[in-house]
Amino acid sequence: MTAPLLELRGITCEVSPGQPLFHDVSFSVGEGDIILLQGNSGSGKTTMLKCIAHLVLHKGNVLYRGRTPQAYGLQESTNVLTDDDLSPFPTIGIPAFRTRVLYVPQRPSLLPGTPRDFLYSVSGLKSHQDYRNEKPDKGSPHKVLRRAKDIGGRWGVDEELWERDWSNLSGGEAQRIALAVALALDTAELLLLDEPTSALDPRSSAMVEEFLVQEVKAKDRELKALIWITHSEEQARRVGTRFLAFSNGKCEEDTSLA
Ligand SMILES: Nc1ncnc2c1ncn2[C@@H]1O[C@H](COP(=O)(O)OP(=O)(O)OP(=O)(O)O)[C@@H](O)[C@H]1O
Repeated sequence: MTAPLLELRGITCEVSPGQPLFHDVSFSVGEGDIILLQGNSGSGKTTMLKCIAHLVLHKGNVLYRGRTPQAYGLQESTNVLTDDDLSPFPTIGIPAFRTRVLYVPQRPSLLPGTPRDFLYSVSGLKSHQDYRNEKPDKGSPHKVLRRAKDIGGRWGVDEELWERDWSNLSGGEAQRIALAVALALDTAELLLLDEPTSALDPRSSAMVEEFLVQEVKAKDRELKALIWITHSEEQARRVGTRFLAFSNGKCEEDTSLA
């Protein structure tokens, strides 16, 4: 039997000692899943995405295609690191895992520089480059930028905005650009989306929703699944294939919406 795309086993996260925000959360993500994460403000949804991306300390295990993020990219037969693996941007371990399971924050405007700078630095990382060398059609940072501008353009993002500091973009512009970068990189099999349309008007939101759903369905893309936080019941019904509800420190599958 093949391993699921992602598996969470007994994830517990404490924001202060002895006070778990959520406790013993386990679920699997399969190819084609669009999992909607819902729950009251402060219930722990963002923290859960950060636990998955290994941006927050937690107990329990996250397995990506049957392997821990730390072991991602290592040969099955060896646990020995080479000098190259110890470079600042290794092609194994957590940095490489994060190119495959990619967290897209709700407020990218906190980033320094311009979206173009950001795209060039991210797509220039060794973890991204090496992945692309295996798949030469993925192209150079320049090609990734072209793809990102194309995606952004479909959502009404003017090309001029790629040269403007993040801090001078509106929330909705920054949100669409961050998402366009994540999709244009085309390295992630799973995107962790933190309220990706919260700053968008209904029309832009609908365009982004439709695009994301089609990307998951497309056979020629890396993207296989989404975990998506939303406060909109309507959006959840429109895009979701599965639903998880956060409440009282638990995270449980909600089949009433399916
Ligand atoms: N680093 C931290 N230190 C202390 N408390 C934290 C930390 N990070 C998050 N919290 C707290 O943990 C709780 C959950 O936060 P989280 O952002 O995960 O909630 P959420 O469900 O995504 O909320 P929202 O729907 O409002 O975005 C909140 O009470 C928050 O203040």
